[in-house]
Amino acid sequence: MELHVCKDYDDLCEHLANWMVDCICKTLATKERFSIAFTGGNTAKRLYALLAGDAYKNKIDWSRANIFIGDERFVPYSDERSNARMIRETLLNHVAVNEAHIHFMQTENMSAETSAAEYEEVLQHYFNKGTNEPTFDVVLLGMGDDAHTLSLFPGHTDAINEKNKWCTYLWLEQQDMYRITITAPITNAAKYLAFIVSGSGKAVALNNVMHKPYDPEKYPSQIIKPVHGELNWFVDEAAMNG
Ligand SMILES: O=C(O)[C@H](O)[C@@H](O)[C@H](O)[C@H](O)COP(=O)(O)O
Repeated sequence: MELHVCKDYDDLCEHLANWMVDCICKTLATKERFSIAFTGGNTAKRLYALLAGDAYKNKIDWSRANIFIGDERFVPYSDERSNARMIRETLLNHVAVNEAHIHFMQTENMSAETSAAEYEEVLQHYFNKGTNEPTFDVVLLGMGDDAHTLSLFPGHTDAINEKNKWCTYLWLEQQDMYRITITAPITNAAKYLAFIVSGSGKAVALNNVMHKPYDPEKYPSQIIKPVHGELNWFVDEAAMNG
């Protein structure tokens, strides 16, 4: 595990953008395409805008990307809470990604259960389940102030402890919505993983995840422990020191 403590949010986004460029370039040195699972939420927005900007947009060959998403709020695309909408509007609409290689979770005209089952099939089309082969080349992860990541929330033990399915769904009472999420097995089989955590509001959760005894039902982000890959934490001083 590598911890990158950055001065502030802007510095954090720049360090993470440079790390992404490096990981993707290393991947494309030996593979035709790279696969990346994006996080939702707010913290990643400025990172995505940076990647879409003049300084970075030509540093990554997005035409060679297979795009995935770590989790989704089960709301229509038109809903401002949609992670897919946020990722497209801040990044994908501004880079040369091939639409046929964007794989987001469906959130309309089907149940959450069907959406999770269909995304499981999408993932199994791209990655060889049951083998020891790595899955995503890059995974970006946010962390909530309750130590959740993806849509693995404290107390949602079935989703947190899922050992077989690569994608599942859950009812999130506090947000009155279903969530679709990839699970620990596929995430922990990835190659380059990075959390992005910013702000003093995350300081207690970050400290708990890093220093409390392993208890992923209480601190779900602790379940992210790559089997082969490397785990990076990109945090700013406010999140580190409160
Ligand atoms: O759909 C989501 O909300 C996310 O995927 C979630 O896991 C997010 O990364 C954390 O909740 C952090 O969110 P913020 O970056 O908004 O604090």
